[in-house]
Formats: sequence, structure tokens, C-alpha cells
Amino acid sequence: MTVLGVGQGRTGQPGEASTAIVVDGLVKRYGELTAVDGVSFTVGRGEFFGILGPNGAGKTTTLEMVEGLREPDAGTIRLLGESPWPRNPKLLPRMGVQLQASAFFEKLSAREQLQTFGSLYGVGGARVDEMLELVGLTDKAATREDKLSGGQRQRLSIACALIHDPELVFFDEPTAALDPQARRNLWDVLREIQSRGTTVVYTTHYLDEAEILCDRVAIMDDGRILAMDTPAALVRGLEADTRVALPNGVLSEAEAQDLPGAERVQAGDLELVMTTKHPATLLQALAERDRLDGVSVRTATLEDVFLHLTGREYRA
Ligand SMILES: Nc1ncnc2c1ncn2[C@@H]1O[C@H](COP(=O)(O)OP(=O)(O)OP(=O)(O)O)[C@@H](O)[C@H]1O
Repeated sequence: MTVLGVGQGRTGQPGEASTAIVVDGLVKRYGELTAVDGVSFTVGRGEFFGILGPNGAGKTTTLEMVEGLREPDAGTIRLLGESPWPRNPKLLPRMGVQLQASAFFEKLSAREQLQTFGSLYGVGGARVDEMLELVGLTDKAATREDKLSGGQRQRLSIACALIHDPELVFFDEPTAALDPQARRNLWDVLREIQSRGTTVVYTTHYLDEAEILCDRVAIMDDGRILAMDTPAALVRGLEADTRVALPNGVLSEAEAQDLPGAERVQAGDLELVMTTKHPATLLQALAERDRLDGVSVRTATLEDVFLHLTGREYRA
């Protein structure tokens, strides 16, 4: 396992000032079950850090302990240099936690929800408008929260978590149960939040999404972190083959076998699949022969990393 040290993420500046979170040896038991089993990680300031894993991996329990909502059985947590447990009032203005949509105040419009949350921190007015704009809800400002779509409600709950301009925000599965388009819209919002310098810690069971959004990820299973690094480094560490496929009829099997870089060739019903450790060589050879029509290239993903780590297919 490769573990990046303090501040070696986006900031590249090692040292205490660049550290937002330090978690060491976290344990949580529910009766016989050890839901979180010795979890340690560090998040640098400004980093977008993802905790990934299938259902029941222990992501939410970990997040709730880090947020100060749940007491750990063992281990230590420092958030912005402070301990979040027992409830630490000094941290509250500096961190944001996305509440479940069910925690909205009843019968209020999107704008009123934000104003109400804002008033708890003494902010309002322009900041409310700015947040509506950030999450793309300006034209829904007057709409009651229970009349918003699932994606819009998620975006409103993200805006509520950000209303007081925290240094650090936590999102627990913000894109769960959204359709693909709504998920993508939310990715833009999450990226924008990060580009403003906010540290983001989020959980997801969508590995493809984490690969796109996160600076670093921790892959969890059965209460433990199995690997932690940038998505690219985790995938690179597999040294997996690249799969280059052409629709049938573009190239014969014999021609494919003669191509430089094509290590294995498999003729299927619909396509011819070549696997290679040298995709550039193989693609160049195909280009020279003018055989790139309909080509598809698949490199390894975090799902392959999960398979490699656990020996089983990833099931979100
Ligand atoms: N309050 C609780 N009491 C007893 N067991 C719990 C409690 N909360 C969680 N668990 C169990 O602890 C394990 C980890 O749950 P957790 O919710 O942290 O996982 P998760 O990775 O967030 O999963 P999901 O993606 O489904 O939310 C699961 O087996 C769950 O059933």
C-alpha cells in the first residue's frame, strides 16, 4: 500500500499547516461487529479525499466519527488541529456537514432553508444568493424544498453545508440515488467547491466517480482501508493490460496477431480484442494501417484495483 504523507496531495507542502485531518487507529464496534477496524489517514488542506467501498464497508461510521457525531472506541482524530469529540464548539464554524435531505425545515423554499441555516452562523443576504448560484438553484429559489427533484435537494443540502464558508466539508454519498445526468451536474458543483480551496472529504460507492473527482482515495472493505493513494497511482500499480477492441471485419485475427504490441488476440462474436502492455505501439500500428475505425480502448480502473485487492468483483 502506498500512503501519501501529510500535505503531499494537491498542496505539495508538507507540514502541520497544510494538514486538515489526521486520523489514527480508529475503531468502532457494534456488539460483535467491528464496523471500523483500525483506520488511519491524513488529509491535506485543499484536498478532495474520497472514502470508497461497497455497502457496509464502514464509510459512514468512519465519517461520523471524524465529524464528531459518533464516539470512537479507540483511535485519535485531529480536525484542523482540534479534537472533534466530545462535541467541539470551536470546530463548528470551521466545518460543514451535509445533512440528509430529511433534515430540512418543513415547508420552506430553497432560499428560506439557506437563510435559516445561515442565520445560525450570522450570515445571509448575498451569501444565500451566492450559494444558490453555486449549486445551480437560482431559478428554484422560491420553490418549496419538497417540490424539488432528488438532485436539486442534494444540491440544496450541499449549499446548506457551505453557507458559513467552512474550511472543511463532509459529504456522505452526495450522489447516491441520482440519475446519471443529475450525478454529473453534481460533479461540477463538487469540483467548483474544491477549486475555491475548501477541503472536501466524501464517501461514495461509485468508483468511476471517485476516479474523476478525487485527489486521493482510501478504498475500504470490511472496516479496513485496503489501499490509499491517487486513483492514477492505484491503477498504475496494477500494471494491468490495456484492452484494444475493434468491431469485427476491420482486421482479421491473423493480421492482429502480427501487429507490434498485440500480446493476446481474442476473436469474439462482435469484436476482436487485443490486450497489450504497450497501447501506444499498438495504436500507432493500427493508425499506420488505417484500421482505427470503431476502435475502443479500455485501461484498468479502480474496479480492477478493488478486484485485485479483495479477489472479488466490486458490487456497490
Ligand atoms: N448503529 C449501528 N448499530 C449496529 N450496526 C451498525 C450501526 N451502524 C452501522 N452498522 C453496521 O456497521 C457496518 C458499517 O456500516 P456503515 O454504514 O459505516 O457502512 P457504509 O460503508 O457507510 O455502507 P453504506 O454504503 O451502505 O452506507 C455495517 O455492517 C452496518 O450494518
